Amino acid sequence: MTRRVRLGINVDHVATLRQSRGTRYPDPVQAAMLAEEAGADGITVHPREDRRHIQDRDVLLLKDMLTVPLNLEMAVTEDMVTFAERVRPSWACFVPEKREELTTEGGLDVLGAELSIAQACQRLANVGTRVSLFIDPVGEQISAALRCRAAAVELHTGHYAEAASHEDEESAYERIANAAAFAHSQGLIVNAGHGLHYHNTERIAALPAMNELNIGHAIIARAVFTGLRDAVIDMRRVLDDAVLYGRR
Ligand SMILES: CC(=O)[C@@H](O)[C@H](O)COP(=O)(O)O
Ligand SMILES: NCC(=O)COP(=O)(O)O
Repeated sequence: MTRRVRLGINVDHVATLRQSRGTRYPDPVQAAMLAEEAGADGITVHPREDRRHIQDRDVLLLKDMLTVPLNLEMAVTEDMVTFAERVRPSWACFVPEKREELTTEGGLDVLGAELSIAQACQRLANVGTRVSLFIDPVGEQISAALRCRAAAVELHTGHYAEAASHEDEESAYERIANAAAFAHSQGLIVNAGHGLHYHNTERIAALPAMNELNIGHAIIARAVFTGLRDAVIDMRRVLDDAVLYGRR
């Protein structure tokens, strides 16, 4: 049977448009339903501390309505851990968060906060939520994720996606490929995401260890022109072709 790389769709960017005018539309929950219908394997949302896009109401509705897993990206703060304990999503992905950043800039420093991250992983395990850690593709962070008993890591592809030169892109890619192989060899589920689009995803999806890619901005941006259904189907095709014919 052909390997299938799961496609998680991040709908934060629909909420960003809604919040820019304080309207009730466009609704990220409606977008998630449409994405699910078009073949999404999961839905990702990141309610930030400043609630600049996804609202608590969105998360609660998604938890109720989705039939695919909900992946709740969250800062490791008491407020967010308590909220996640209440929501009980299928997955929580711990991410670093800075109020002033435009979007997530780097991976979580698991090594530097091992005890609190391990405790948060345990609290969510107690309510049946599996935890993934959004980290840079670095061996020491993967080993720390293992010690925290995380079920998965999500490798940060932002530096690969934003590389300023071909050489930088190649070395960022090599780091992701090596980290994916190492994490997989240690028994971790390997996901990746951030900044992936229709022209840089193939090589990441082709990595043998890859379980799931979480992609948002590029799909929602494409949907402006094609509609969300076709945008999801087009990305699904990129992932399937990568597994069949993909160049690494
Ligand atoms: C953790 C990650 O890579 C993204 O999901 C990102 O955090 C999304 O947040 P924004 O939508 O605020 O950029
Ligand atoms: N964790 C990455 C994610 O959810 C989507 O990131 P992006 O595609 O919106 O950059």
